[in-house]
Amino acid sequence: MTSQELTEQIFKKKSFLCVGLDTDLEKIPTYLLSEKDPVFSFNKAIIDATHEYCVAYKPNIAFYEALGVSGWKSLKKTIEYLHSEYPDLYTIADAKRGDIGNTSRMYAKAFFDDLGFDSITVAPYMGKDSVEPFLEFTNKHTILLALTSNEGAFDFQTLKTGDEDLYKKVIKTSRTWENSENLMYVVGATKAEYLADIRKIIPNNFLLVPGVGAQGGSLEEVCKYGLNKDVGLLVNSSRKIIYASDSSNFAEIAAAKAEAMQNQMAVELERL
Ligand SMILES: O=C(O)c1cc(=O)[nH]c(=O)n1[C@@H]1O[C@H](COP(=O)(O)O)[C@@H](O)[C@H]1O
Repeated sequence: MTSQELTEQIFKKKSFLCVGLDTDLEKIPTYLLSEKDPVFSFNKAIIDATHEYCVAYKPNIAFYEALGVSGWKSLKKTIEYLHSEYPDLYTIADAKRGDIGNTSRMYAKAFFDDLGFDSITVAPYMGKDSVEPFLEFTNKHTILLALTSNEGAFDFQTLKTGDEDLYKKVIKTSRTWENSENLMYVVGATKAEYLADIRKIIPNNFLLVPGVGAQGGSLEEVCKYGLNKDVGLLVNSSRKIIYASDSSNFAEIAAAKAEAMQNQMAVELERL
């Protein structure tokens, strides 16, 4: 999906919500555990209930890899289900990959070609040749970690390199890479005020903003500093939506949480 198509979906649905599929067997309703594929059953129920309130889904790959072969199968079934039932929804493989170019190319093939995700999160630490293999793919996005939501972001990302913060250097340098028009960036909702400075460097790029809900970030603050004229934001929430209830009506409750966020987003969009 192109950025333009994603923007159209955002205006059509009045939502820039991304629902995170961080599916954990220890947190899903216990009655699902007797199903053949509990992870897929949970994801399917969440997707069917929430799809009208969001524009994107972001399975976090760690939750699937932790289950070995069966987890990978659940992931594949989930992405195939999204492609067949809801082809207008944008998909993000939250895999945080990046390696020497020869290896990154294989990661890119796995997530773009084999699984068919629209985008993947990538760590910038290994630099240009570790990211460019992802950028080569047409109509696919590489979402580079810029300023993450966790406390450890201050260990390295905000260190000065010369006279500017490392995360700013990452953003500026990445814009010089081949096919950099395929870049989006991760900025944590817990650091919303930094978005003002970030928007000065990248006024037009899409930003994936996780960290509202369970991590305490505020949607209002993210919108205040991060929205651009084309919206330019995908705000992710995982646990606060998908684990809002562990009873048999968990999907309905998840839908209500997603709808509440979508309503807030619609108000923000009116202001544009
Ligand atoms: O790349 C990410 O999505 C990500 C980056 C970041 O800085 N912080 C962050 O929380 N995430 C991911 O976003 C999701 C947040 O989940 P909740 O805190 O449950 O909403 C998890 O899958 C995290 O791995």
